[in-house]
Amino acid sequence: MVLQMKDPIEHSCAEHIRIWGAKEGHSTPDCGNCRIKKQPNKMALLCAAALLCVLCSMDALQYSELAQYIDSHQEEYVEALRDWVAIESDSSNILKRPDLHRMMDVTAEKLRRMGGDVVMVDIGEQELPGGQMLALPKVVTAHFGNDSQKHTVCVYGHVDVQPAKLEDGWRTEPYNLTEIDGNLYGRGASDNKAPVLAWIHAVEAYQALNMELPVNVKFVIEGMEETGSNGLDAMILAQRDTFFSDVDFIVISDCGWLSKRPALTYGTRGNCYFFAEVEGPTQDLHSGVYGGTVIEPMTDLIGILDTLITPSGKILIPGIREAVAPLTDEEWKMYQDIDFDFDYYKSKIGVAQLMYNNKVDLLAHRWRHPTVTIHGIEGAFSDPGTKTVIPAKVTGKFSIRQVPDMDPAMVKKQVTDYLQSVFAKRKSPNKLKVTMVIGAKPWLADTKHSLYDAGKAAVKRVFGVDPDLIREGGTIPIARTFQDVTGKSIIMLPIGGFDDGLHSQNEKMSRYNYIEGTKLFIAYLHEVAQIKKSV
Ligand SMILES: C[C@H](N)C(=O)N[C@@H](Cc1c[nH]cn1)C(=O)O
Ligand SMILES: [Zn+2]
Ligand SMILES: [Zn+2]
Repeated sequence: MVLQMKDPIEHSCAEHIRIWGAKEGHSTPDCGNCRIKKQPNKMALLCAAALLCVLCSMDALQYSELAQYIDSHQEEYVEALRDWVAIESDSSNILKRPDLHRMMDVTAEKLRRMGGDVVMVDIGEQELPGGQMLALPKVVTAHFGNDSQKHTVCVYGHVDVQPAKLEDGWRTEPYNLTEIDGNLYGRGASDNKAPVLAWIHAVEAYQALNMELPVNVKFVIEGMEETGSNGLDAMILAQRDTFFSDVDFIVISDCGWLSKRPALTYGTRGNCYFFAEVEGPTQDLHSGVYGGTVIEPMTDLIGILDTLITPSGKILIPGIREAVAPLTDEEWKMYQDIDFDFDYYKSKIGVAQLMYNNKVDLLAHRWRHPTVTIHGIEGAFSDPGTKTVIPAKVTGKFSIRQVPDMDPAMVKKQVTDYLQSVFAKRKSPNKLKVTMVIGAKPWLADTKHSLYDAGKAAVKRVFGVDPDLIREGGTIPIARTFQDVTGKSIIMLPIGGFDDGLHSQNEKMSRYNYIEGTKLFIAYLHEVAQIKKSV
């Protein structure tokens, strides 16, 4: 119908937009964006897109200028990511703590140079297992815009990373960003440095084009996410009535899509991380000289770790499985409707078989069932070669990803009681100490909230498709605190690819996702600005 209208008047300000004059007697079509019948003579046709009313077309015009700006500055964005990846901001390695402090300084400086109201919040110290105290990296908060008529969106992200060494099997130096076939390889590229930069660049683009931000934007950037966000809960609580008092919504982009289709994430699993330390002789012993006469800590440890989960994935700790709500029909239907290629999934991670061979079970066990993972054993001999030693003290490290209805305090008790009872049955003279070092809660959002409508519209604008609504198997420790303490709604808006290799060798962010992701954030801010502001 639109294309039959006569006499297009060329609009001079943008090659993409033509204003169409609706002639008397012609029916007035609906705006393709807001769907409201707008005034005659005030309709515009966006090239290759929908018919739009003038307000929406101005918005489209502004978006298209911003998107062009992003495209033409992409080399700078890649360089910015290169600089950030070069900083070994590994929060789990205390020797890297100076790098982590530098990473926070660099982040703060970037936001300061953009004119943000930046504060580096001191969140105190952490106690190390030996009792020593170590300064936590400061949390960077920043504020752009202060218009009470607008919504205030708070973007949370982290700039610390997981450990990485070339000898772990990386094809490129992990801290030297390397582009191969459109992918930017480097530790922290996807988790979470590029997404944080993309948010910053989104704000920077408005500034460079002298455009007003459609919402006020606040940032909370931390440096301890990968070790459980130590100190951040207390900071949020302390600033609930100050920094967070005018925040309307929280946006987090610290996860990935499920497939090549963009996604909105509405849930994360929690994580309870345990150390199980078994201590025996006062020092390591020769296995030939002493083997067969001492009860070995490593044998005890492996024995008790083996009682946590069966080979088919059934968790054996009493009370854990019982706490989980069964899958609802609605969830079953949602999972069933998601496009998911089993074979591709297997081939990408290099396995011949998975724990489940139907889509719904697989997604359910990735997102909304708990699982146990054994990560490693500190004190065990793990170097190349054949050292013949009986390790005197070993610490098994494992974690339990939890889901709604499970609670870290309860999980801690269930795990400790169970392991102590299993250990007692061994009648070993060695000592077992179980500690929970991270207790992060799961998070779940209401996908009917207008934040998700805004997300769908933004994805449609940038990628031309509807997003998948997904959950994340990983944990964003602070998500639940944000929700509980501020009472505000959260959306997770991922831009990472499904195959980015977070936490593993050869982590990458594709240039496409990085750049289009920056546009997505711009489109999202526009969409959030349309949400009716409650008074
Ligand atoms: C999903 C997010 N990018 C992430 O990787 N989070 C970590 C956080 C964590 C949990 N326990 C310790 N750190 C993760 O899920 O492993
Ligand atoms: Zn992350
Ligand atoms: Zn991570």
